[in-house]
Amino acid sequence: MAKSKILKKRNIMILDSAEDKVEQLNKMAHFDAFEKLEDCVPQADMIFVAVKPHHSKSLFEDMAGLTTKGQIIISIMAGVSIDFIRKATGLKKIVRAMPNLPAQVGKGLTSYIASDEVSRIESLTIEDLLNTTGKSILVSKEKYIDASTGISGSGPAYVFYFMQSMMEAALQMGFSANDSKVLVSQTFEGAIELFNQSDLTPDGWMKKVASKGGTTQAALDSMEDNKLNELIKEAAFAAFNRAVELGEAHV
Ligand SMILES: NC(=O)C1=CN([C@@H]2O[C@H](COP(=O)(O)OP(=O)(O)OC[C@H]3O[C@@H](n4cnc5c(N)ncnc54)[C@H](O)[C@@H]3O)[C@@H](O)[C@H]2O)C=CC1
Ligand SMILES: O=C(O)[C@@H]1CCC=N1
Repeated sequence: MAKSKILKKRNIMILDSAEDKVEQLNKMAHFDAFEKLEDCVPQADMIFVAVKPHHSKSLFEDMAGLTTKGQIIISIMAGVSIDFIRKATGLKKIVRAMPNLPAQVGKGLTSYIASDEVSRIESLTIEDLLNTTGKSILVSKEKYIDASTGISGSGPAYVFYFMQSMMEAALQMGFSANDSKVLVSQTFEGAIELFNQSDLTPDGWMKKVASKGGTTQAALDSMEDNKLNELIKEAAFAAFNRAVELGEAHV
């Protein structure tokens, strides 16, 4: 977001309570970093909150008295509800967003929802900001933020899990670590490119790769026999349920 053209250096202030983080952040060209809330919160139009969910209560307590009515809170914390943030801050303009790690390279996906008090124009500005990190989707109900946490928020880790397993298999087949990495990363990149450039479903593409009685079918049969499809869905729901549980701890 900081690297995007729509924000100038003076438009962004970053705060972290850890001294070493502030030192690290101050070495970057795109913004100034701060340690004290009173040095930046009062001047902000929008306040992005990106601490761990269990640090939110004390952060909001420390922010009391520094905020003003028109400010917008944009939380990316998993599970923490708009209602909790509203009660903890006394502010009414709240946005809940769930980004994912590829935002770091402009390939993120952020789902978001805004409280009724956020105006249409403010919402569009926020969407523009979120889109600097990739794509965004506006969801119709807050529960979809928790649901998208289980798909896109945590999802990159599932992809890395799959990559790790395939790289381990390649190593066991005798490839070097470097060749294993190339074999797997190029396979993922190629498959995604194919998928994105057509209307074919993943199932349709699987059928294109698998020749009858061939190697791919042997692999797919093994996945089906082990109910991998069920296991992956169960994992996504575990993340979704954990987001709901985190929310219940913040009421
Ligand atoms: N890591 C990910 O892929 C994603 C994380 N999130 C959410 O982002 C939030 C942060 O997660 P991570 O970046 O993984 O954690 P992190 O631990 O790397 O970053 C949190 C930062 O908050 C700082 N901090 C803690 N208390 C503070 C306070 N009172 N005032 C100022 N700074 C404070 C810490 O020093 C740390 O630098 C979480 O709420 C998580 O649910 C959301 C989507 C994706
Ligand atoms: O693991 C977590 O709780 C955070 C939220 C989504 C990705 N990381």
